Amino acid sequence: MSSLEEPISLDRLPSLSNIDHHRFSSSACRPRGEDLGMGHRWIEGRSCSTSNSCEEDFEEYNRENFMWWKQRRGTSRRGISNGRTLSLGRNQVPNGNISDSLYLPDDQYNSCNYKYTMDMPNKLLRDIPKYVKIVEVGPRDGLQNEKNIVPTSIKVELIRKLVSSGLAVIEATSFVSPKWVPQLSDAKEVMEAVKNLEGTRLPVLTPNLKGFEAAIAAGAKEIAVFASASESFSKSNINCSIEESLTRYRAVTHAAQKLSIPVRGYVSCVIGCPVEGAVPPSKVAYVAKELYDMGCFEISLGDTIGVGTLGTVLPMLEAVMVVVPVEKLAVHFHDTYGQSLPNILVSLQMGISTVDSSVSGLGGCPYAKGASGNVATEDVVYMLNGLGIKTNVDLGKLLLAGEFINKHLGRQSGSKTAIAFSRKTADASKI
Ligand SMILES: CC(C)(COP(=O)([O-])OP(=O)([O-])OC[C@H]1O[C@@H](n2cnc3c(N)ncnc32)[C@H](O)[C@@H]1OP(=O)([O-])[O-])[C@@H](O)C(=O)NCCC(=O)NCCSC(=O)C[C@@](C)(O)CC(=O)[O-]
Repeated sequence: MSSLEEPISLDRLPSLSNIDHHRFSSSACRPRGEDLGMGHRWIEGRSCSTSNSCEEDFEEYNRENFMWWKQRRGTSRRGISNGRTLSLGRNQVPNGNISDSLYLPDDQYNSCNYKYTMDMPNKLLRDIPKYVKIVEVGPRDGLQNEKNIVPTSIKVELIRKLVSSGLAVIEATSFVSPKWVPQLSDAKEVMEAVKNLEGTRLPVLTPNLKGFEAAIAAGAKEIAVFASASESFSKSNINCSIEESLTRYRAVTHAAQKLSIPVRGYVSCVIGCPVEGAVPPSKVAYVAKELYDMGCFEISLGDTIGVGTLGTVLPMLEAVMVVVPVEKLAVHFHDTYGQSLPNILVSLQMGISTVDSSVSGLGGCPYAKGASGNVATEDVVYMLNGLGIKTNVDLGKLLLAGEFINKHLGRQSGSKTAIAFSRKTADASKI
């Protein structure tokens, strides 16, 4: 195992309590200090040359907010650097406490070459939701592709740890054919062990009536069906066409409604398919609407092989939002090209408030060659905290759950090697 792949133990992480998680919340917007590597003084600031226009820019600066910052600076700086005035040049890295670099002398503030526009975060983030529901898919999507069978007791312990982190929804397992997904052949045992855990909903995947009946018998109180926007992927994943799968799912949702069991609907390959390449937004909208019309309470849009970018995700979301109400939509990104967080951010900006993710970025679909792990739940929670969005998830406990499963897996799923492999095989040139 290379050092890159070595799991970082929690005691080596920076203290999360020192991190200001409210910097974008409307009541606490403020400049954040110098971005050392890039030569920008304030990350949110707009850089400009030394031309006169900067003086004018500075005049426009919202003085009221600035005073707040100055006040804070005055007290904190003395605490950190004993009143010493730091004077850093552009691109100069301080040799003392990194926190010192946040506190610049007054003359540097006053001759500022940057305009800090206080209302910029408000403009960009005005419409994002105040609360985001995270659907944790680690025990199901995260583990289903693991080659070595994870013992049932480890799966159950992982779910317990995730529950204790405060996650509201945790997809526990799949009642699929054990021949197709051997890793989850212990679905019954897992469900029976966790069904009475309180405080979290524990949906399971069911591909047909057989799976539905087995899930209910094991104690499941919520299920999910999974269709695809790509014909080829539907065939390779569930061995039937899109239309056949929709017929099957109508039977499943009908049976579920009789028992008042909520059904979630997935659409896979919403951006690209490993066989067909680009998938048109209209096809995604069609399948999403069919699932919604048959009674799915929520439609999760899956970028199964992780090839979406802002340029492809936006038109797809726009097309789906015409036929399914935005409050019924969720997004499910895999992270093959590291685009998951921007894709989630733009989804939030579009009004979506349910995000799927997998602890420690585990995951991948066995029938989606090249799919890398899901976006890591830790990264999502961290980003949402930074945006001042509530999740009710305890990041520390979540990291412990991630450390627990990574230790067991020997960090296979989250490794750089796995990501590099995914990039090679997910044929993004077709998208
Ligand atoms: C759909 C089937 C079952 C069709 O599989 P099939 O082989 O066409 O089905 P079949 O009806 O001919 O049955 C074949 C055998 O499977 C059994 N069987 C049949 N159904 C079940 C069941 N529910 N539970 C247990 N056993 C089952 C059935 O009893 C029979 O057993 P045999 O007589 O040969 O001993 C199969 O293709 C399958 O299980 N596929 C699941 C694949 C899967 O789980 N993929 C990963 C999840 S999707 C995903 O990850 C994407 C998502 C959701 O995360 C979103 C995203 O990322 O985009």
